[in-house]
Amino acid sequence: MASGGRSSTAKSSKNKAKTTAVKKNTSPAGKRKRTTKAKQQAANQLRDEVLVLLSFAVAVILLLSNFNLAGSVGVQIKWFMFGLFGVMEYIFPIVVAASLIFLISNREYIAVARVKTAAVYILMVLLSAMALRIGNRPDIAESTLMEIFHYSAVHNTGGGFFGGMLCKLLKPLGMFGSMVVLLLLIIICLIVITEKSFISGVMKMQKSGSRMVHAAKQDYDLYREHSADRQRRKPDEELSEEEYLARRREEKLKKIQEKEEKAQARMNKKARGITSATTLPKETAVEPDNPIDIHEIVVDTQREDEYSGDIYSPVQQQEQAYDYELESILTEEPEEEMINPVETESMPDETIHGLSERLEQMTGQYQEPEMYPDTYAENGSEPSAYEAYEQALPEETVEQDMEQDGYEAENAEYPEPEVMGDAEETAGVSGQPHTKVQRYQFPPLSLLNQASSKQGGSQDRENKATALRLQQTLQNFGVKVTITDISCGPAVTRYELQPEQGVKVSKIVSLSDDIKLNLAAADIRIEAPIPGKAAIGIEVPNKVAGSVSIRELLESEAFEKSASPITFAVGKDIAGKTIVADIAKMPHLLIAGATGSGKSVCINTIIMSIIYKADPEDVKMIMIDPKMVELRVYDGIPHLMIPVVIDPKKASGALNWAVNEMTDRYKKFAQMGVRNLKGYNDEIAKMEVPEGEEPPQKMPQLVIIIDELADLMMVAPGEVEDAICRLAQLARAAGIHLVIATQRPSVNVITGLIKANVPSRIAFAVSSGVDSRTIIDMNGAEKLLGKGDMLFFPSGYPKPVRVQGAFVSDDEVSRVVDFLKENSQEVVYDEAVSESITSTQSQNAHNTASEKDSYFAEAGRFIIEKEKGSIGMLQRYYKIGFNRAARIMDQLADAGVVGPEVGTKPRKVLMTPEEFETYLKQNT
Ligand SMILES: Nc1ncnc2c1ncn2[C@@H]1O[C@H](COP(=O)(O)OP(=O)(O)OP(=O)(O)O)[C@@H](O)[C@H]1O
Repeated sequence: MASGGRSSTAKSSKNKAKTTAVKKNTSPAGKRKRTTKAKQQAANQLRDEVLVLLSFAVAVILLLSNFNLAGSVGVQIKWFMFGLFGVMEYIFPIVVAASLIFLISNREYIAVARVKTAAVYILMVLLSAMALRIGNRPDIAESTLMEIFHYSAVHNTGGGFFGGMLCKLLKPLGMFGSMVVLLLLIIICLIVITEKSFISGVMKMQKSGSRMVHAAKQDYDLYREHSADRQRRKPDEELSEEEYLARRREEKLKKIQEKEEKAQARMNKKARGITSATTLPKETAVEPDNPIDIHEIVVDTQREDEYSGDIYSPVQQQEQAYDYELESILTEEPEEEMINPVETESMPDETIHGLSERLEQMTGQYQEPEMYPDTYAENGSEPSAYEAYEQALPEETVEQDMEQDGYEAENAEYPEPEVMGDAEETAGVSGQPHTKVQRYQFPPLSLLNQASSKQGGSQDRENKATALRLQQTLQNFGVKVTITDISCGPAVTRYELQPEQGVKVSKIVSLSDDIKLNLAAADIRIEAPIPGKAAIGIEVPNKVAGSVSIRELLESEAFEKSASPITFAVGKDIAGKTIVADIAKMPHLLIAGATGSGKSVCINTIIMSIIYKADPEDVKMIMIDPKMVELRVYDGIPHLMIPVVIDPKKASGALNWAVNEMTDRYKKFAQMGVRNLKGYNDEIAKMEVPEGEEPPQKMPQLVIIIDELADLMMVAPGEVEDAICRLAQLARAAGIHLVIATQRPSVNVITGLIKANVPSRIAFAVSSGVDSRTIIDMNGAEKLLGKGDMLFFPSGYPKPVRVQGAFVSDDEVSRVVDFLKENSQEVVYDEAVSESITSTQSQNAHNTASEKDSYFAEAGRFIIEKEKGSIGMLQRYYKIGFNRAARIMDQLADAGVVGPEVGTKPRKVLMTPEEFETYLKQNT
């Protein structure tokens, strides 16, 4: 018993082990299914093999029986089968074997295969009926079915039992009627079997028939021609029939070859025998005595290279700048004096064209300075026009110009041309540094690092492998997609998928974690659908994250061609396309992201873009850097309006100054009757100034850059918010633009007001979807990779674009700043601006010290007049923030003007106007 018990326990434990093993193996439902499927497949294969062998055996026995080679059984089989099928029994064994093989090999489409097999058997019966109908033996009308069967079995002919049955059915239609019906049925069966249209077949036959007739006709024509020719030819020229045929064959072969060549050329998309240039230019024509002209190629500095203007060169830019200056000098000269008609005649066409365009500008309107980068981008006619000026100028001027020219030494300072007259003038525009007018020298691009080399073919291979894996992964989840495109960006690669009809986009989005797992990717971002495309984009980080150098962006055509002096080289998008943006159009930009995500680098790229694009006369910057370390390096560059502001308390002063400057500018616009900065500058340029009077200065565009808004908001939230909102709402037309960066995208830093007024955003990597929503009102930034990976969302874009921001190192910045400091005179900042900022600051300090707001007296009078101490009322009336209004109210309470807080109700007013006036007199 005991042993029995033990053995049963052992058994049960064994069973348990087995079950666990089985469980282990089959625990996932997918695995179990797969094993069952595999087993079933193996069984099916065996069954198929047996069936094939059996059908062959049957077919062979039937075949042997038909020829009396299968013994007495065979004789019986033959008798029976002929009785059933009549004359068609001869092919019946083959049909049996073939149909079985056909069914097995088309198992996946078994329904179709069955229909086709049935059609073959019906065809057999129809053919046997046809045979009976044609032979009519035994007579269909008079014989019974059994007699027909018997007759076919004995004589191995006729329609057999089935054929007889059909014929008997069709008997009422008579012989011809039955034949027609049988024929039609045979055709239908053939259509079902072959899946070929009968009508189109007939049409084709008709076509080929007509082609044959046509060919025969051609042959006949040729033959007639030939015989006529033969009659005309002399007897010795006459060809024998064989020779004639051989020649014909040759001709035909030639024709075929020609046809093939044509087809090949079409396939290779080559045009043959076409040339647009049919004449040789004179200078390149080969002289007969010197047929091969080989000579050394020498650099021709005089000749204008049609592409030379495409290359960005600061030197060239200087030339352009100088060209521009020259132009302004020339405007003083009458037009006729400038161009020597004889010389004009000898000029090439495009030079004249370029010149006439320039003249139009010179005489017509002032060429707007901010457009001149654009002008140098339109390089085609520029150099020629420059030459033309030189030719057109009086000789001394040209000589003088050549001396002054910056060609000789890149860094050579330009002596002030005498003709300018106002060389000693100082920039008197409000807020502009009092610097001596000196031509701005654009820093050369060689100060920046070269772009690192790109990955080659291995990246391509890797991308293709990832695309396949992606497709396979989605297929495993029942989502069939086609990969339509792969865009390889610097840090991320986007795979574009087109789902099959009926696949929901949300299903692919819900599989994002599975895709991440299968691709072993750090993070993926799904863009479903890609704006403007019928595809879904899956963005996968590259194995090796590449970076984008600022230099390659500044060298790019997009940057060069951009007309705005405040163009910002953003970076490269997912397809590697250069993205540049015009800050003027943004018109204010908010940059937010977690610490270390690349905000400061982005701000540096903005500053560098401006340095490389704009003359300080056209663009000024105010930099506010409460972090104290990021932007200080720029101190001393000529674009700065005031030294970099590092004191957060001073920052609100700077912002207030900007608000005042904006108001001032609007007043000036109103006086001049223009609507914006461009209109004002245009008017100034056109203005005729009486001699001795100073011409009004044009207004520069102003970019205010704040690196870390959170620090400012901590010190003076109300003032900063007020100033930012006022600037953001109105400053666009005044040419003042804000670039604000923050690493705390919380609602108390990026307040609703700021968000509503700053329409363009850049989101760098953030830690949560909530932060992403605070910045760009949608998720996505939490999936970014950091290090310059951004979602660029300027106003006007329907969706943010993923861009790899340009990288600029501290060394590069230092080199450029050093260059600017060396090549520009020491910048003396406008006292007025600094003073205004300091006074605001001291006023703030004073207010804090004496704890009295500047609105204290006014607010007191107002509240006494309204007999209601409400903070909201103060906010509304003085257009100030809540904090400031609350502070004023507290001060009024301290002074005894209003009573203490009573819940949410307004405070009680405790003073009369006279009492308040006395209080003010005593306390000031
Ligand atoms: N576009 C870029 N390409 C490559 N690397 C970058 C890029 N931008 C930033 N980085 C890398 O990320 C680091 C941090 O960048 P950055 O200092 O701009 O971050 P941040 O967001 O300003 O951080 P914090 O708010 O702490 O100052 C840089 O030192 C650099 O190595």
